[in-house]
Amino acid sequence: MSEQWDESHLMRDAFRVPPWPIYSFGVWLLSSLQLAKRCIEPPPTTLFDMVRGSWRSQILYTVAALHIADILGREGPQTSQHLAESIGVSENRLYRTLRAAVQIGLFEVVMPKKGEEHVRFKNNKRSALLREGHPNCLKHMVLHMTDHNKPAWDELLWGVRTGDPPFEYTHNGMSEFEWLKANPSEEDKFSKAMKEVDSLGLHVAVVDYNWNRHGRIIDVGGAYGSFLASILAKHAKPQGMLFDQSQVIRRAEEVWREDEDLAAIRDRTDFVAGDFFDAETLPAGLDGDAYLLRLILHDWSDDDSIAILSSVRHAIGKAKARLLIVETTMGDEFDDPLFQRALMDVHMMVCLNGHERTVPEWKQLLAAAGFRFSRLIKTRGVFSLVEAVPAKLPKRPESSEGSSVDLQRYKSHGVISVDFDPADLENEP
Ligand SMILES: C[S@@+](CC[C@H](N)C(=O)[O-])C[C@H]1O[C@@H](n2cnc3c(N)ncnc32)[C@H](O)[C@@H]1O
Repeated sequence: MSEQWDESHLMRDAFRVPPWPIYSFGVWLLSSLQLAKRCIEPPPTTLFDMVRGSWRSQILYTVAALHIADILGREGPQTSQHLAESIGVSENRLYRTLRAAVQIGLFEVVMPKKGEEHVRFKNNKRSALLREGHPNCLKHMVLHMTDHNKPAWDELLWGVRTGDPPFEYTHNGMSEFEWLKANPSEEDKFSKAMKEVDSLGLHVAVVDYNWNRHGRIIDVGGAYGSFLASILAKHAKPQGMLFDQSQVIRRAEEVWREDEDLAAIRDRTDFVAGDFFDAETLPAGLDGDAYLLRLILHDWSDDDSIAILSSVRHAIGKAKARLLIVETTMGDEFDDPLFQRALMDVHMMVCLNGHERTVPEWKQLLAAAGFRFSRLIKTRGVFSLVEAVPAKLPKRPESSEGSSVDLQRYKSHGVISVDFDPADLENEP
């Protein structure tokens, strides 16, 4: 069985960027179907289904942690007896978990032929995404979200009551980034999960923005640089600079050395270790640079975000550079049945002290850190780009309602005194 088994049809890159009209129609259609389901379904059923959300994610987690999809991908359809024996778990419980997994849409069953006693399980296009090596693999994301994020989610109620981040409550007072630094294997899983986010449509930002207008892309907090790599592979002009904490950059360099697919762009990329709260460690700006912050600021409070932005502002100095923030910028609307961006916002307050922001909130943060909001660029996906240009650095950032801007904090990061004439910087590159 194992030699003939071929799952290559499930291992293709499933993500295609549709033309805008098809994308818009698809969003409308899927949103309408979600709303129609809500109208038709009896409310008690809907509520019970919501409660069962964590059951589903635990089934997903369990089959991912047991590498079931990898085994089925290698060996072809297998009975739960065979699987349980080969990984050393309870057969009865594995069978029942797999049966539920099939009912929620993971795996398929092959019914027993004459003379066979048991059903066999095989991968389908969703379970195949749990296979290592799938171009849209989400295995590390599933493990990361459940292994160490779930205990924090279990304390959402505590977080709402106290106003503090549940993650710190469930992880010995450590912030998520402190905890990751202290647990290198978890940090590795996290960085891989960040690459896997691309499968959710993040890399659409690679084609929905003209990166060729820039001479250099500085990916601030770029993890293993998967997004930067996609930009460089697609756009011939820019050089790349990957910036992250030293332990992450060390591993990123290894990943880039070992990955043959990255060979063609390796000599256009520099790796820089530093701390984005410390402006002196960020690469100094050149005309035509783009400083990229992808999924960074939603991790941080307003105070910290202003400190990070101010570091970048300081690093840019007098250069005619742009700032690009890639995040799920929220609208004022409550209706978002397809993307449900507010869920990600709650995730940010559970695991960190961050939040997803609206355009007016971006404008406020940017102004406090010496940038001018230029435009919001929508992409064919849940994420959009906020483009900003350097502007006059204010003497004192304004505090907004709900955000206590702590001037001391970013003074202590050494980013408040900038010795240039901001009037020089209004010209866009
Ligand atoms: C949510 S991840 C985003 C990764 C990447 N930008 C992406 O979109 O896939 C946050 C990143 O910020 C980095 N980071 C956290 N604190 C940092 C610091 N003080 N200086 C530099 N990078 C930091 C983490 O190592 C991590 O790679």
